[in-house]
Amino acid sequence: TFITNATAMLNVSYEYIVVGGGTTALAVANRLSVEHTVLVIERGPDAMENEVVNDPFTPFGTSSSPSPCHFAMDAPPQVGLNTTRLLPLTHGRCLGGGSSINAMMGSRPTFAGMSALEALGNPGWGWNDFLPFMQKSETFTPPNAEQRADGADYLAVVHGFDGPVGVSFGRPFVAPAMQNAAINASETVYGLSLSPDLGNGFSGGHVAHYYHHVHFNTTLQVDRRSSSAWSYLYPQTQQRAGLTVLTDHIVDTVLTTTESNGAVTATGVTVQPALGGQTISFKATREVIVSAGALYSPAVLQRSGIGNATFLKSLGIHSVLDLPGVGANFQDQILLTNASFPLAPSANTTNVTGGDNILLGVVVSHPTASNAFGPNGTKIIQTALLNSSADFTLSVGGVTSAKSFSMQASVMANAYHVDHPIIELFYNPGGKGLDAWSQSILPLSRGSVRINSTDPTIDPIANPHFLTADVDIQIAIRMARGIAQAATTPPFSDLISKTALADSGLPAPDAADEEIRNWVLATYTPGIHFVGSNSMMPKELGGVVSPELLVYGTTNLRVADASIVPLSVFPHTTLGLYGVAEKAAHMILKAASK
Ligand SMILES: Cc1cc2nc3c(=O)[nH]c(=O)nc-3n(C[C@H](O)[C@H](O)[C@H](O)COP(=O)(O)OP(=O)(O)OC[C@H]3O[C@@H](n4cnc5c(N)ncnc54)[C@H](O)[C@@H]3O)c2cc1C
Repeated sequence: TFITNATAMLNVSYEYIVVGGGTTALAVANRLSVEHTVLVIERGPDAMENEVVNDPFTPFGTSSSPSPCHFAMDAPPQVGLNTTRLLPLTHGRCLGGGSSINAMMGSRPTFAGMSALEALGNPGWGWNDFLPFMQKSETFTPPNAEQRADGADYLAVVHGFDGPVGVSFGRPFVAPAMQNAAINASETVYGLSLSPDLGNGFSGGHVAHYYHHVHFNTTLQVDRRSSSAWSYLYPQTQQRAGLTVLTDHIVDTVLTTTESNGAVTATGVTVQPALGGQTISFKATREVIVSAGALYSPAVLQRSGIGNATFLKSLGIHSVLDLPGVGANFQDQILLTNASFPLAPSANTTNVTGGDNILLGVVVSHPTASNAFGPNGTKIIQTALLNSSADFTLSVGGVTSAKSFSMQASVMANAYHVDHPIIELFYNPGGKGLDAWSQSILPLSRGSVRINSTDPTIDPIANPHFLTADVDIQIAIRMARGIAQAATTPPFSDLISKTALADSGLPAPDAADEEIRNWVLATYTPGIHFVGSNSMMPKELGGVVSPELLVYGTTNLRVADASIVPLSVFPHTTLGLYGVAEKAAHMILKAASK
């Protein structure tokens, strides 16, 4: 593999060009370059030697050594309490992309989630079709004796054992007293019981020990981040003569030609140095794969004339393909992380805190609608979804039609009918206290990503329109109440100071909805699991790519990254995205062999 930040020694032509060198991109490029020449073009640097990137315990770097991969853009003002809020949309920018800065929490979609995605018009994307690709990407390390003694378990049949990505329980396996307390709290708050494996695709409420995308480095005797770069690019076993990686360069546009029958063919890309300089172009003889992530892939397509033709015209961009769905259906979950609980003095032991080096999220609970809202919970949420109005979302370009909104609400309602989890509650030990964080899973609020300049170095306007669907607020109130319940439920409550909940500002578990709603609006933050902005769904619903990930109307332009995921069915995105990458590569190689 040849990695460089200079264009001088590169060829002018490659069989495949991959736009972006992030999580999904490097996995796709790795598989294609076994048989073909591939050029990956990444905007950020190669941070291979950077210790804050490789050390899983410093995801954003430290105050003295910030991560060279860590970037954020501000979303336009979002809904807040009596005011609007500016919320950062954090993302990775270096080889490995988001996987080089993320929290490495390794969750997977469920059977019900993948069924919902398939029901949206995506044959071949159900759980049984998708699982082999997730397995292909991973080397799962079963829990060791110590981890087993503390309750970790796994189901071998759903895992992979010789793929590039390391997935394992953190070492040391943190804080048994805290983990047991968290499991008990989840049982009491949501009525959940312990599952042997959080990745087995089960639909239905459960609590489980978290695993992470980390691997144990036997030379250093420490855990290391299993980023996409460390999984698919750097290891000796992954070296590819056919793979060239150009860093510190930004793709401006995809070059295309239009046949007499209207079909569009991608022929290459235009590229410029990330810090400015002359634009050059590279040719692609087979395909171009856009993998710049949910924040930037729509921008690449829009600059290339692929998107809403009227909008592109307003920026002076010649329309190549009128595809109004490009940039629409953009969505993110929300996180409630503001409730931090100081330890009770008696609990200040490593059995509770786990010591200094702790990965986020050691125990996770996934209640369903009926776990969260009682015996009628499924009906309550289904009714809220099916009665949601598309008007606001339509008016801000979050969907291209009311039908798309109602179809998505309908497949989500059906997923809850078959017990898709509705909330994630996870627990983090730390040196000074315990946190219980909660994340939404399947939001209905939708926004958009749109460029407002043809300059590729200017960020697009990415607006998730958080919490603009009432059902999302209803679920968020339940999320906050669940944190408060955990904090007041023994034995979890015995581990934190008596005034911890009151001091945190989070209202008591029996507070009125209105009071909790106010806390949510004042404190929520992005889930940082952006998806949907080039959705895989039928074109008439505002879809951008087909189930083969081909951009509608093109013969050889694909998108493979988080932007193709039309519903947030990956509670945390990364392991699902490796499945997307493996499936994409499989489909591309199959097309090439015809
Ligand atoms: C702080 C943080 C914590 C997270 N925690 C978790 C977690 O614990 N578990 C989990 O599963 N997920 C987590 N995620 C989410 C997950 O990391 C992302 O969803 C995932 O990495 C996205 O992958 P992607 O391939 O879609 O895009 P990315 O990995 O973002 O890759 C896109 C790449 O394209 C490059 N690029 C963009 N535009 C251009 C251009 N024009 N030309 C060239 N290159 C370009 C970017 O620099 C980037 O490297 C987290 C994310 C963040 C930011």
